[in-house]
Amino acid sequence: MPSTLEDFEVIGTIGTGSYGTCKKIRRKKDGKVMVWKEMEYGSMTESEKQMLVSEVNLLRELRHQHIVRYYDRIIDRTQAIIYIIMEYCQGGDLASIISRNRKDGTHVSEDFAWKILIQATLALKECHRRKNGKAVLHRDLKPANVFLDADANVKLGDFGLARVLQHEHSLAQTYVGTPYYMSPELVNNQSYNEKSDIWSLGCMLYELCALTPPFTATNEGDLKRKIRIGQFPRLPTQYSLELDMIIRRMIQVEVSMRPSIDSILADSVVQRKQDSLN
Ligand SMILES: CN(C)CCCNS(=O)(=O)c1cccc(Nc2nc(OCC3CCCCC3)c3[nH]cnc3n2)c1
Repeated sequence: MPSTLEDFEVIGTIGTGSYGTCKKIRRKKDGKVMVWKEMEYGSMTESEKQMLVSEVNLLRELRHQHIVRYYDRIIDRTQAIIYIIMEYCQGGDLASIISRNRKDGTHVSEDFAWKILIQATLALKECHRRKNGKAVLHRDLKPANVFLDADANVKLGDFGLARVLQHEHSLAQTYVGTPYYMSPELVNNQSYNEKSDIWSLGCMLYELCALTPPFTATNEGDLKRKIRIGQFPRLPTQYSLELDMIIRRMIQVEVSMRPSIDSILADSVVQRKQDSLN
């Protein structure tokens, strides 16, 4: 029985993203708290709508403990709005954690950093696992797309929606932020690949610990130059050499030098940290 808007009550607005508004909702029949993301599709061409449908169908395939769960979608044809109903992540996003630490002058613990590294890598592994020959590359890995549940476990979110936003009418094109995590291959207009997600994962983990991205600049030209050179400061000294090393390996200009997901998970320190997490 597909859901209808009447099955839910809106209990709050979480925020507005490049593609629409995210609201906190409660399912009436059992009181379960969820979110829905409202996307207007009225200005989309037929091919863009088809892309949206296929992205949503990909979302419903992704079932993993560290990926935000997709539950359902409601299409309101009168308003030309699609509501994508997903798991509510009570812990918020990593972007909020980073900005709070930056404001307070505090840092996340070493163990928290390892936990995020391990769980985000496991989530990426699931995305890259070939689904009927179609890899689901994330393409938009950044702190604002990594959420935490009530137990501070990682929930990777907003898959594919980044790709849907490439349609020319979308506001996302005009409001996109500074591409701090752009990989060297993207800077050089080469193809995006699984190791590009590893680069972004490294940048995100670096920023989680250092409270600044590895590469910063006041204009895109300088940023691209720094990314191509690929040099950045060591993590703050409170973090171990092992953590600095594994993040540094992910942020290597040479694609082939970056670790694969499996080699990250096979790392002896990761194994030891994973055991202490379980
Ligand atoms: C834009 N920022 C100021 C964020 C303000 C809001 N803080 S926050 O740190 O994201 C935050 C605070 C408390 C709960 C949640 N839970 C949550 N948020 C989602 O998306 C947030 C949304 C993403 C697009 C941009 C707008 C915000 C989810 N998507 C699927 N499950 C979700 N659970 C998030």
